[in-house]
Amino acid sequence: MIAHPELRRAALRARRPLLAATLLQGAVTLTHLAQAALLAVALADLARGDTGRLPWLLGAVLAVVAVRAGLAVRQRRTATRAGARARVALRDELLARLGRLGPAHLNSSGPGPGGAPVRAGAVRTTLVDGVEGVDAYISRYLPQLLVTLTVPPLVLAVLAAVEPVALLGLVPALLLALCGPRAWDRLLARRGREHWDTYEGLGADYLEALQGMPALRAAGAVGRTRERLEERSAALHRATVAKLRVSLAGTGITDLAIQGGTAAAALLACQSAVTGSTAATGTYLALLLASECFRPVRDLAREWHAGYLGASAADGIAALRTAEPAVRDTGTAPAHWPGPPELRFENVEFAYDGAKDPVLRGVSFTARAGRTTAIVGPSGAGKSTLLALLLRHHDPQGGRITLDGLPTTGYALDSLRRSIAVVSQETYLFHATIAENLRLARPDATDGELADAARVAGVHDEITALPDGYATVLGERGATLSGGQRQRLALARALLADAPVLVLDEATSSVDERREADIVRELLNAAGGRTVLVVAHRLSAVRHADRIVVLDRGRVDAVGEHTGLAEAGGVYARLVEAGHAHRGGVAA
Ligand SMILES: Nc1ncnc2c1ncn2[C@@H]1O[C@H](COP(=O)(O)OP(=O)(O)OP(=O)(O)O)[C@@H](O)[C@H]1O
Repeated sequence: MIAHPELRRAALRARRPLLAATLLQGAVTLTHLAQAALLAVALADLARGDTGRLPWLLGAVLAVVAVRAGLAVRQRRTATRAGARARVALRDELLARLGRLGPAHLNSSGPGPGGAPVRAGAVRTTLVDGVEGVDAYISRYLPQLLVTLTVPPLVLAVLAAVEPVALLGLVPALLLALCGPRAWDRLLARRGREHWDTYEGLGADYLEALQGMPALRAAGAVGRTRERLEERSAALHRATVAKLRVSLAGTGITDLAIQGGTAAAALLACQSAVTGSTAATGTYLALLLASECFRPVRDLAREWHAGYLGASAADGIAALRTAEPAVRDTGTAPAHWPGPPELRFENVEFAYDGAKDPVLRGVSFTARAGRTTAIVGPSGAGKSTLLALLLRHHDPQGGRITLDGLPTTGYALDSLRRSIAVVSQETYLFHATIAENLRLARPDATDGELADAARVAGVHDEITALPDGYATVLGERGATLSGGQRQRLALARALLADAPVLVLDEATSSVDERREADIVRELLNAAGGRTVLVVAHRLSAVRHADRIVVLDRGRVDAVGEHTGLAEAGGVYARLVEAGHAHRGGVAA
């Protein structure tokens, strides 16, 4: 009997249907008692050779059976509704929390000191399987638990009136059946957690292996990964067996107590019948009720296995539900400006959690309103980190970032993020039509607006050349498109969002270089009226920017225009050189 606070909390969300399901479950149990009483009277009549009431009694038994069947159907429906309500509410809450946590949550440290990094596959397992387990706990285990705590005392009270001697066998057995397994609760909870952790880990491993299959193939590591996954599966099997062993020990005690208690009560009832101290009806009633007294306990043991997964997942669910976002959403200003905002980084200092050295050191520059500012620098210079700070996936430890003069922390987080459209190297397209993927940014966009955005992003002609055009259903993650087409679709989506700030983080890196220059030119024309930040490795993508910020090892090395920076030598000139060398001397 594990009643985790997280499970109680989830159950309270469905308290009405849960109460109804419990009452119905109680009614089903009462029909068993009524049936036992009717049969006891019928058997006593038969023993006396009196068959006058027999047809009525048997008819009543059949009626009770029919009523029970009806009640059981309603009970299952109501319990399913209770479970579904709790499940939907919990999933909504967890998804909303994940939305607030943002991408920074994945790979952040898990709960507890030195917690392992949070993995996408583990979060998926918690959200899907863990919440399903909570549903089973609430819809099946909890109503049965409440019935088990109330019905057996009722039966004992009835027996105390008709056959008190039977209590001598029943009470100790009932106490043992209910309390004996409690000695294992702690161990059971620990084994459940171990099992859940292994299960989550395996889910995360499989997801990673599936997503990384091309890389595993290219590295010839598919066989090794399969062996590692088999080893993980074996570990899960061992954890399942360890969990079952403890669970079965508890069930064994319960079974033993049930068998022993029923037999003892039957013997005691028979003995008092032989000595003539009880009437036949009382004896039959004691015999039949002794078994009914344990029915809820037996049913509870069965439902426990359904609810155990939810009990095991409760810690993981609680950790996800209470995880704190890396930034606080205390700002209230809406991110709406009369024109495109000016963006300033002022002396920004930032180090990732647990890292020894800061990634950004005193970064200051201004991205002018309505203009294009490029950020370039060697790999690891901190370019993506700058963008993550702008979107408030993290907050800087020193300095500030302002939009139109107000620090980003002063804006309501949702509004801030909606005002910045981002296209990154890692585009994400969904298994849906091209039009649906584009309309994610603006659900009410007309077909004409979709086509305009796609034209600017240089992908319209390719879309219309497809047999189904904009109604073409894309593979998962846009797998049926080339890398360049995916990026250009993502660009079109960002343009549709019509946000006053546009951020392109290596957004055209998969597009061939000549096309990239055309797209960037078109894009900058179309983005007129927006403040644009472009991060790119290939300098051809940024040379037309109004201003270029050169970042090197977390510091601003220089700010200027392409020609001036290239002539001044330094980091930018070296990047230009590297670009030449890469393309065999073709001019940037
Ligand atoms: N989530 C993270 N946790 C810890 N360190 C990180 C994290 N992300 C990036 N870093 C570190 O911060 C530094 C800057 O990384 P960043 O991705 O900002 O560089 P970048 O200039 O965008 O590089 P690239 O051009 O290769 O994309 C690197 O040393 C990187 O290892």
